Amino acid sequence: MLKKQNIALLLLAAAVPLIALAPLPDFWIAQLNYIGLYALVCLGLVLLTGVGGLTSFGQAAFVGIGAYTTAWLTLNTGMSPWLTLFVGLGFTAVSAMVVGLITLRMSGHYLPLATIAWGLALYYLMGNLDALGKYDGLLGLKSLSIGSIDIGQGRLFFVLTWAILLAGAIALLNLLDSRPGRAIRSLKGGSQMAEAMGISTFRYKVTIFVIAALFACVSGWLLAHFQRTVNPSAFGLKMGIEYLFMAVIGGVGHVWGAIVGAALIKLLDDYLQVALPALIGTSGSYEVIVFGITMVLVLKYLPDGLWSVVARKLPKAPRSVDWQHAADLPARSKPAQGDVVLQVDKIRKQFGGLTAVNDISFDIAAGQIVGLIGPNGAGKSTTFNLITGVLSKTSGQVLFRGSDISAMPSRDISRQGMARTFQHVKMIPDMTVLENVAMGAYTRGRSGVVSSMLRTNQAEEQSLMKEAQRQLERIGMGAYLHEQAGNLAMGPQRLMEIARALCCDPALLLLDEPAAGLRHKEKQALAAVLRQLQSEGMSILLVEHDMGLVMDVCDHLVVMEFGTLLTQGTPAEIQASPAVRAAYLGTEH
Ligand SMILES: Nc1ncnc2c1ncn2[C@@H]1O[C@H](COP(=O)(O)OP(=O)(O)OP(=O)(O)O)[C@@H](O)[C@H]1O
Repeated sequence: MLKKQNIALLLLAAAVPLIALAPLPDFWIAQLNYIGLYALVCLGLVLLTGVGGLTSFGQAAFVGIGAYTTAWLTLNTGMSPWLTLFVGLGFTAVSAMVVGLITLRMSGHYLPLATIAWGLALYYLMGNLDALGKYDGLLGLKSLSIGSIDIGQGRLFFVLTWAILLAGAIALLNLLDSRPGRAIRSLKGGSQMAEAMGISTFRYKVTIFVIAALFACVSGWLLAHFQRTVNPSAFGLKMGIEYLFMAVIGGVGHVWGAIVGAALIKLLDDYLQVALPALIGTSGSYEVIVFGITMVLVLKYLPDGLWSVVARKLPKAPRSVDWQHAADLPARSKPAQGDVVLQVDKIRKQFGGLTAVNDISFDIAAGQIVGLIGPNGAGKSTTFNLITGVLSKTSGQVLFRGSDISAMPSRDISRQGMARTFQHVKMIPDMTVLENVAMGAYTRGRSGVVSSMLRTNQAEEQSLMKEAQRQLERIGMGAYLHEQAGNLAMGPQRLMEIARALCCDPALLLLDEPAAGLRHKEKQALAAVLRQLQSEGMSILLVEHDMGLVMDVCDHLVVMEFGTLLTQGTPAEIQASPAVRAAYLGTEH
């Protein structure tokens, strides 16, 4: 059965030739052509800025690369524009990759500043090169043609542009609903969690920067043959800001917001350019002032843009469960019961003068639940972060299943089969529980960006969903599959994190205060889940303050105080230890 979204897409696709055949004045066809060209750039910004959280003012420069490449090559070499498109895409991909590799490691305001610098640099380069006609640009380009059919600047051009635009929108929607898409959706607020799931967030940042640049390049290629002339003014910083403006007003987090924003700004721009000077009585770029005020108002009252209002009203059908017969994901070999899984050897962490973790050593065997306990500030979470690679060690060694993982980043450790949850739940609130949990299985999938855009990833996608559902049912969360994760109460959120960690098919599970904020009944359910996992051979390291739970489920306890190892032993030995009692009660040992 067709999903509602697919029906909407089909209707939109059918509307394009109908509009082309309708007796619309040429002026409106030209307007639609500009809207299509701008919306193509905004589509890239939806992915980059709206979804990925990376602000770029430099998109117009990539439009310029697409436009100038085809202009120069068709005018000077007589190359077919259909070939120059690919040359332009090549130039764009390489330049975006270089700019991305340099700038995307920068956080905060450095990236927007770097894209401004990039936009300015390319603008002046285009304006100063003799070969590119300096500020006058290049004139006399031919319009696009297929054989003897001239695509021109009218209705055929409209069909071509909007077909490309719709194909781009569909590819983006497909991408966002896929294994790499979920990784991309985690960039904005969940980088630490994504890395712990084995995702290279930097690689995805560069990837979306390149994809957004490629969308801009295609727009530039079309624009050059539409206007039949190129000059730097269309690719400067002002235009870069305007593209961002369109995307933000339309709804930078929504694919359809790109079209809404481009249409609104283009139509309003044309209208205000005529209406405002007439109203005020003198000529001037008054529309820029109106846009500035509008932008401030939109950011204040409608930060998710206009499309978000429409999106809220659209019914959201739950994902149809079509994966019952999907193949199981490959499972890793598990250690035999009793084998040593984790060896922590004298790990130390110093924060300046403070030794938060001081030469801590302990082992975990397969099928064992080990509790790491101690008063507040004892260094438990830091130990946890040292083992999982979130923090680098000052000294010491960690062996996981016999291999040294001491210097590995968290994503590589996760790939080895060590999965974790977080003290403060980390999730993507606007994704469903199922999608959040499927992120845990990221390293067990292969599909990349292109196969996801083309939807040739469906067999693997179904396997990932099947695994996510299996793990949710394993811990009693089968009723929450399609719930939005951000709407869950604390208890189910923590269980969801455990299901996500289990999706990685771990040999060792590390749980950081899983009972924090849970009610009594939920704690009992959690204890049952932990015992069940243990009976299935799972090894677990548990950092927890709830002594009832710890004494109930753990086989072995490691007690820390002021960063050092106070003692370790069975729960009965620890309960009987005067030193431990003193540490918790704050009396002398
Ligand atoms: N990034 C950091 N920079 C400086 N000091 C830190 C940092 N992280 C932790 N610490 C300090 O290290 C010590 C151990 O902190 P840690 O969070 O590991 O303790 P904990 O046992 O997990 O405490 P709690 O039970 O309250 O979570 C504390 O004194 C803390 O202030």
